[in-house]
Amino acid sequence: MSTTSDQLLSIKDGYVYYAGKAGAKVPAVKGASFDIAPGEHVAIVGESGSGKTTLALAVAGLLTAAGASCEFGEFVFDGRTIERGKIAPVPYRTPGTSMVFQNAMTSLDPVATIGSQFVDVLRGLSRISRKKARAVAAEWLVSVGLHDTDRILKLRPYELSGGMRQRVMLALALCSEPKLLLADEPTSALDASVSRDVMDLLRSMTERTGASLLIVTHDIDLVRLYVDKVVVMYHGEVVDVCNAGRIEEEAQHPYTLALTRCVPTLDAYNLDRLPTLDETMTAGFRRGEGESKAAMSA
Ligand SMILES: Nc1ncnc2c1ncn2[C@@H]1O[C@H](COP(=O)(O)OP(=O)(O)OP(=O)(O)O)[C@@H](O)[C@H]1O
Repeated sequence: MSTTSDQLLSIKDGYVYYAGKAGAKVPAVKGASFDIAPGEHVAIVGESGSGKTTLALAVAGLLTAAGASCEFGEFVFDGRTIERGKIAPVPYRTPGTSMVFQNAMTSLDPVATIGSQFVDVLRGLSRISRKKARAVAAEWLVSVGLHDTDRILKLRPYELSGGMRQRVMLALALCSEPKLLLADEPTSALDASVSRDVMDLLRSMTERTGASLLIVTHDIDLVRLYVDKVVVMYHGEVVDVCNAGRIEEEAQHPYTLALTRCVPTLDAYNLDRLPTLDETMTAGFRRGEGESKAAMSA
């Protein structure tokens, strides 16, 4: 059995609140618990508004919303207990983590060249010359598949394609050599083939650097291909933690089962219309498959 000390990240009973009216604390994440082992690839999936991004931001220490706060029964990262309480105006990034976001265009500095963005990050990490920082940046660009590095370092984000921007953002996130890379919907703004390229790259780069990966996504199909473990969120709660290759077998919550059944398959070619979430959840219960699992969620 694994223990907290085997894990890179171990969180237990995590709550994240946003500020509501008249000082009320509105919970967006309620009692979340999960672990990430060193080198493990984990996805947080769930419907829109279920708290995926909020949980990832709390893990990374990047929750900046005014009045947001969080409490964790336990938050251990890389052997250290991380104190998380009221979020300070300037967020305190969890040391050893980096995050890439959905939209590289709004995450990168729009007016600074790619080169100067790398120089800022690399010189913030260690005392190196600008020239050396640009050389290191060029190496990172090559490692994410961008080769015309002299030219790219002189460009601004709007001069790159969407796929190139995602690669630059990934290189910027990895150049601090994080132990945990978080990625919030990194492919949702990209077309299908570029999405696969970016996911291949995320997987190969984290395998190469030994970093663990925590990816937030809606795409359950993508999850099966690229991650080891799936954390399923529903209405702010972590309702299942499953091995990615055995979601149907290990799922305890009807939402998780419903989610897997909503993926269209070739067998479904003769259906008048594709199954929807509510329909698949009800069908599962009608057939008796979900009864014991339904009791759990009641
Ligand atoms: N800055 C904020 N202030 C107040 N409430 C917020 C804020 N950000 C998110 N929320 C609320 O917290 C809940 C969880 O939102 P969150 O963005 O974490 O969900 P999500 O699962 O990542 O959704 P999506 O897949 O649509 O990005 C939602 O009810 C959302 O409206």
